[in-house]
Amino acid sequence: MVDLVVRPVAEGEERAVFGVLVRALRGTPPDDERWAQRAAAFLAERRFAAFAGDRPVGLTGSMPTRLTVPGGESVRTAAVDGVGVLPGYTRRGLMTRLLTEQLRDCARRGDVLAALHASEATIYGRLGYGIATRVAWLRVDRRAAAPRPDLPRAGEVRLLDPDEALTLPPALYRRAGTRRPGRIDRPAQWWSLRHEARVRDNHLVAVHRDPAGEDDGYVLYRVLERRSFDQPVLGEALEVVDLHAPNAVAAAGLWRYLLSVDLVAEIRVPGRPLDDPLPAMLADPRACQTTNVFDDLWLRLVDVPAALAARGYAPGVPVVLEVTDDQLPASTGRYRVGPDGAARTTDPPQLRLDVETLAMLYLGEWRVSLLADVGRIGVTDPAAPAMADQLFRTPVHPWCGTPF
Ligand SMILES: CC(=O)SCCNC(=O)CCNC(=O)[C@H](O)C(C)(C)COP(=O)(O)OP(=O)(O)OC[C@H]1O[C@@H](n2cnc3c(N)ncnc32)[C@H](O)[C@@H]1OP(=O)(O)O
Repeated sequence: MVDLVVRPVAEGEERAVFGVLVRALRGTPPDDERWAQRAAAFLAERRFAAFAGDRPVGLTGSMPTRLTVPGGESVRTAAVDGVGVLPGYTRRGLMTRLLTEQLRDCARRGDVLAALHASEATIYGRLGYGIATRVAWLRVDRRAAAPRPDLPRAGEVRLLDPDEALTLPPALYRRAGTRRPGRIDRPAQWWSLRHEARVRDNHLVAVHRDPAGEDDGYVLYRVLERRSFDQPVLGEALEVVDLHAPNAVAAAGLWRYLLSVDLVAEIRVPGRPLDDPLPAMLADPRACQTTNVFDDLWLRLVDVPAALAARGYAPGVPVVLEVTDDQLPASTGRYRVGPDGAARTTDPPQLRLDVETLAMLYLGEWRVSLLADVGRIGVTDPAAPAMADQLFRTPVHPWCGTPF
């Protein structure tokens, strides 16, 4: 049997390894025209592939970005995408080898975190990734949903023409700010690959302008035809694909606009933060149903001391965590975490956890005491879970809001 080798992707191999990814995701490798559109955003750098002889059979990659952590700092993060192993080569440890190699590479490059969106929830925990954010999928009965009379009203919303729809949102996304932990910077290649494709595919963009005349929030959406011969009065569905607003007034303006779109019976809103304000904006909150809650961003602390030191902590009593990391053992150790920051210590541990569980706590999504109750955290000081709950809590739910 031919040896399976894992190594960095070399220049000139991009198209062949892209074909592996497409095949692993049940697609068809690109023809010349489609590859010409994709090539500029699919670079060899930061990609690792598995080869059977000279044939690529597995792949992983990442793009460099920064992710906002509690307290408002942002840290170097590898946004991992494009993980796939060809049918016929799966369950032989190739993904494990690829992702381990990738993690070591991230550590060498100085990435503090790695992050990904998982196709299945059973794959990445063993590599130290933990569910760091969850999202809600909302469905609005548009005809039953009216804004409350006290919902703020200031400024105006306008629909953009296609040229503006391409050019305005990147700056508005940046301006929407870093209030939420989990937000990432969107590189230029993200906008060219994702946003431009959507605008060219009949997605619309509406922008909120504040009373001083400054554009602030935007929404990108599309309208889906649902009517048929059998159900001619069903009404269309409007899908909210990307909505970012820097404040409640801009968000209220965008929602007033969406609720006013005629001929629409249902508004589908996938992937919102768990504390999305929409239900609280409505006179009848039941007009907005949460249809699903999913894991969203999976986080991997690549450099545990740097990650713990980068985030802020709420006022409280410091605790000592003992963290274990099987893939990157340099991170294994004890850390004293408190309102003044985090640093290594030799003090006895009060809580013991692995790096996957630490990732679940890191952005504030899960409570320490809950994860201790279900056996994911070892407790040597019974007072410590409540103390750590206090330190790790965040004023808002974390949310990424960017598919990659
Ligand atoms: C970030 C992203 O890109 S998400 C997209 C991920 N890609 C896909 O879903 C495409 C389709 N799937 C695939 O390409 C492959 O099945 C992969 C990449 C998910 C897994 O690749 P493999 O090389 O088979 O993984 P590997 O052999 O290293 O498996 C390691 C362990 O994870 C388990 N595992 C791997 N994939 C899965 C899965 N989908 N469901 C459950 N367990 C899984 C294996 O059973 C194995 O467990 P074991 O060590 O106890 O035997």
